[in-house]
Amino acid sequence: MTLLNIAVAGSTGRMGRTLIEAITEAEDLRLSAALEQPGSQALSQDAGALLGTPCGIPISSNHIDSLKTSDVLIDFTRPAGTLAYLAACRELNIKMVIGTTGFTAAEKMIIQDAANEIAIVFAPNMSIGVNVLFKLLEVATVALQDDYDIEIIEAHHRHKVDAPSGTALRMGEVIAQVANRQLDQVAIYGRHGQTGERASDTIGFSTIRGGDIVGDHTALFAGIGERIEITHKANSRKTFATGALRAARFLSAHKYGLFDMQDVLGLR
Ligand SMILES: NC(=O)C1=CN([C@@H]2O[C@H](COP(=O)(O)OP(=O)(O)OC[C@H]3O[C@@H](n4cnc5c(N)ncnc54)[C@H](OP(=O)(O)O)[C@@H]3O)[C@@H](O)[C@H]2O)C=CC1
Ligand SMILES: O=C(O)C1=N[C@H](C(=O)O)C[C@H](O)C1
Repeated sequence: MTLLNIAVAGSTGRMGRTLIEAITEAEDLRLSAALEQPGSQALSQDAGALLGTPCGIPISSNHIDSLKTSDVLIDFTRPAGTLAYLAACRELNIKMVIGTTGFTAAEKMIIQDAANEIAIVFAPNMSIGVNVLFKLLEVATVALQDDYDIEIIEAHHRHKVDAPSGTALRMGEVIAQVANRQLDQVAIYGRHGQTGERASDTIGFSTIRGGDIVGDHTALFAGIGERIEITHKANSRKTFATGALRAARFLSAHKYGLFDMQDVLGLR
């Protein structure tokens, strides 16, 4: 069997560690590189050591050399890190799975531009469940958009640095597109003080941060006399890692282009 060589960026992070565990358990994948930032205390340590199972791959900050032996780089870091790795992957013609969230519109354009040369899966949530939820939102929005107030509520762990979550924003985009609204014109990010009555076509976002919540997302369609809530709750980061590995395998069939998990899962 030909193994797919996978490099992991942010290899000591919450997602990085989960990915390394999942890669070492997969028969068709090989961990080819584990990357961290210059200055990280983990440099030169075995990438599997944090998980209690050394794997013979030292953590490195030398992107270019480490990536040369890789087919795909999986990146769950921060936008600045992703863009630096993207430049290296473009130079070396290496495919990317990008799970990082919190990009500006201009930064997303840089990713889109790179996809003219390399194949990229870029998705704010790699779980199957959330990607099915996106489809359910399309159905609900078609039926309910005129008479129901739409709110998006998300909850994550205390360490999360961006808000609303990338997933919540994508939920807003899906709803806005179906309802023929411009998200940047109708989004309300939290409320405080004398807000006045709710304007009917707004989409509200509420953010909760606390403890070790892996990731909860709800779309609330509130009408007169009833309400519908469509909720996804992630119990483990394994669901994101499994999706990211599926995305890496999907890229084997593509030389360039920008894809998301709807493409990977055949939901488009
Ligand atoms: N698409 C999806 O399904 C999911 C997306 N995410 C997203 O993935 C990202 C990472 O999440 P999580 O693993 O919880 O975060 P962590 O903070 O646990 O890990 C981030 C990792 O990236 C490294 N890093 C930070 N900044 C840079 C940089 N500028 N250059 C290179 N490496 C850097 C960190 O290194 P150091 O420790 O040295 O700072 C760390 O190893 C977030 O944007 C999150 O929203 C998370 C889960 C699922
Ligand atoms: O930071 C996280 O943890 C997560 N981030 C993603 C997001 O911003 O949507 C996905 C997931 O909910 C976990």
